[in-house]
Amino acid sequence: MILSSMRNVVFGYDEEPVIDRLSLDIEAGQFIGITGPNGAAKTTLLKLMLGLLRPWDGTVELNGELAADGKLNIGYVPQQIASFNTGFPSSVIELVRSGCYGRLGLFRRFTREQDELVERCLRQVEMWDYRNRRIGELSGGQKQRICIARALTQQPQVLVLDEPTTGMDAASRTGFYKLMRHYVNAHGRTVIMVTHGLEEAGAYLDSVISLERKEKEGWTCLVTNSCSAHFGPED
Ligand SMILES: Nc1ncnc2c1ncn2[C@@H]1O[C@H](COP(=O)(O)OP(=O)(O)OP(=O)(O)O)[C@@H](O)[C@H]1O
Repeated sequence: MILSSMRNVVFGYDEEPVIDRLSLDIEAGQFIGITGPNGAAKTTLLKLMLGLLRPWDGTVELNGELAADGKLNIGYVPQQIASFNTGFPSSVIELVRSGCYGRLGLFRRFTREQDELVERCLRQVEMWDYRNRRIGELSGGQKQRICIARALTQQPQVLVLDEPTTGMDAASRTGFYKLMRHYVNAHGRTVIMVTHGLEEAGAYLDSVISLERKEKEGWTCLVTNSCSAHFGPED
C-alpha cells in the first residue's frame, strides 16, 4: 500500500526552489531512511510529506488524501527535541503522560486506559523501568526514547524522526535502530527517519531515500529498495 505519494513537487523558502520537481512513492509498514549531506533538504522533504509545508507546485498525498488536509495520524519528533537540560523539572512518566493531554476530558483526569497506554508506550521504547527518573538525569539516547514514547501515546500510523540518534554513542545508536525495526515488525506501522549514519542504519531499513548533489544539475534524489522516486517531470 502506498502511504505517501509526491508528484512533481516544487518548494523553496526564498526565490530559488530547494526541491525541484520531485516525484516519490513511499510504502506503508516500512522502516524508511532519508539521507543526504547538510542542506540537501531532508527536513524540508519530511515537512512536505507531513503537510507542514505546502508545495509551490505539484501534489503531496498521504493515504490517498492531500497532505495539507491532515487526515493521517502522524507522530513527529523534530531535530534536537531531546536536548533537555539537566534541570528539566519533570519525571519520565510525567513527560510521556503529557502526550495524552489533548485527549483528556473536561476534568483532565487520566483514565485507566490512558495509564495503560502510557505504560505500553514506555515499554515499547524499553524505558518503563526509568519512569520515575528526572528527565535531566537521562542520557541523550534515553531522552530520545522518551520523546518517541510521548509521540507514541497518539498511536500514530506513521512515526517521523528527524536525526534521532544525534548525540548517542555507537551502542545506543544500534540499540535504537533495533528498537525501531522491532516496532515496525511488531505493529505494522511506518517509521520515517532522517539519518546521516546510513552505514550503521542501512542494515535495519527497508528503503532509503538519498538526496545527493549532482554537478551542475543541483540536487537529485535516489531511492533504493522498494521506494521509487525521481526528479523531473512525469513521463
Ligand atoms: N526556514 C527556512 N528559511 C529559509 N531557508 C531555509 C529554511 N529552512 C531550510 N532552509 C534552507 O533550505 C535548504 C534545505 O534545508 P533543510 O533543513 O531541509 O536541509 P537538511 O538536509 O535537513 O539539512 P541538515 O542536514 O543540515 O539538517 C538549505 O539550504 C537551508 O538553508
